[in-house]
Amino acid sequence: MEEAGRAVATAAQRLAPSGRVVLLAGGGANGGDALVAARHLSVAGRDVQVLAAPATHPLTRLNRRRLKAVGVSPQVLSPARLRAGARGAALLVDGLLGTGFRAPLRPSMEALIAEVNAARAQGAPVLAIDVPSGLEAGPARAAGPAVQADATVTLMGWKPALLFGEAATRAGAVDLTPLSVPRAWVAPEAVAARLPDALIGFWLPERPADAHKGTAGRVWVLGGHPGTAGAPVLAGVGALRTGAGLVTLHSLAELPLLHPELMVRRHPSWPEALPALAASGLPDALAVGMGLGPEAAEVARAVLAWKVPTVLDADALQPDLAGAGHDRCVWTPHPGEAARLLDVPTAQVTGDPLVSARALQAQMGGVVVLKGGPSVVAWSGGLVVARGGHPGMATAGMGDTLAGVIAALLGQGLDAARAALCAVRLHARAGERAAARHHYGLVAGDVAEELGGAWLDLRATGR
Ligand SMILES: NC(=O)C1=CN([C@@H]2O[C@H](COP(=O)(O)OP(=O)(O)OC[C@H]3O[C@@H](n4cnc5c(N)ncnc54)[C@H](O)[C@@H]3O)[C@@H](O)[C@H]2O)[C@@H](O)CC1
Repeated sequence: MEEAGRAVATAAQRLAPSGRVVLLAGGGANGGDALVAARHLSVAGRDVQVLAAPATHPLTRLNRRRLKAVGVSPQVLSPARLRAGARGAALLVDGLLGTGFRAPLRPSMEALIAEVNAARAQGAPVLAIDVPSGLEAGPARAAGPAVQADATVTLMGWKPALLFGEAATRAGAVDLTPLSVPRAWVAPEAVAARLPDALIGFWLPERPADAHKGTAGRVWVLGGHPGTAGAPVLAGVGALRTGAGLVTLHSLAELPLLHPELMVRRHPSWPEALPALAASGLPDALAVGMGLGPEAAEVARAVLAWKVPTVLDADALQPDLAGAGHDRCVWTPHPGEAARLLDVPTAQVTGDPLVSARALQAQMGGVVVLKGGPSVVAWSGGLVVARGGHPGMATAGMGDTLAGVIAALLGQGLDAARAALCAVRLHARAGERAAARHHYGLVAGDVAEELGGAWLDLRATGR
């Protein structure tokens, strides 16, 4: 609690370097954090006003006494006091409810939350402790009355409510404060991790000056079917723009030859093509499934047996491949495909993407990228929620490009989890760059164009 409160005080100093800070403390440990923050702010010479509910948590009671010892006496928390106190405040700190809140909200608390939001509408910024009051920390449900924060200092780990759905918009800019506490004290909701861009930038491979096309990764894309012949091309371009040295598209369909840098081989049938391809010398990485059509499951099963680093997308995401994944493969379902794989409604996948990604990983093996805004990457050792991206990326072909990006990174030697993590971030960053020019009109090709720039952006933070 001491560490948490100190982190909140530091954030408050940053958000409001001068003026009166009004801290709202509920009866539980979330309120205790607010009382600790008030003590640190007061000792630092700040004008603080504390409105507190009767403390129910022993550490909160202790910190009430410690606050009094530095000369600050909490006032009784009520909607009227809050309204009066918020007038002219430089900052409101919301320590009413944290991870201990369970819906539905009691009416007395609802009135306080309404006052916080009214004060914010009058111009007082709000800093939430751990989670904005009124949000349950776990999987985001339809959000009821909750504090709208400008910033949130979340403690110990990322809570699902701060990452997904409408609830996530209540938190404002979120900063994580990891605490030096025993693992058993970490709230069960603090389940997800996010990676700093610096780490992604550090993992992106550098190549020697004498690199040539044979050393920069040979990638095959197996996909395309009459009517969906563009999909493997988009994957191929994604791979090229992520630095793959040689990209060959294998298809039964005639593919549009939009990029002369892509090599194309048309095959009469997969049963003929696959043994011949295996005998011809396997590539460094494969992308399978983009627009591949009804034979995708058989093709995917055959290529998984090659044990080459492989990304499986779109039509290759079939339930009967459960357990066929190996530790060098990456599955990339969107929520609809994930729902089909798990045999659950799509709403269940979008309702709890973390649990769904874990379940898919256990079912399919290898690494799973559950695509969405944001995407989740799951592997046997971890679960990471990706950063960034842009709503304009909600357009056909975006997933094909991502599959190509993953394949290119696999082909350049990254292990499956790192390839997935780096690819998702690169793709999202490229989308942000493309959105600056195209906004909602951006298409997959625009994102591919920005992949090189996105790589440089991430590298600049990582080295
Ligand atoms: N290791 C830990 O567990 C740590 C926890 N910390 C803080 O502790 C918080 C969790 O503390 P608690 O478990 O005490 O819970 P909270 O303080 O989040 O909530 C408990 C309080 O909320 C009230 N409440 C619950 N449901 C309500 C409802 N439906 N309507 C109105 N009021 C309701 C309860 O009466 C109680 O006063 C975290 O969010 C974080 O801020 C930090 O101090 C750091 C360490």
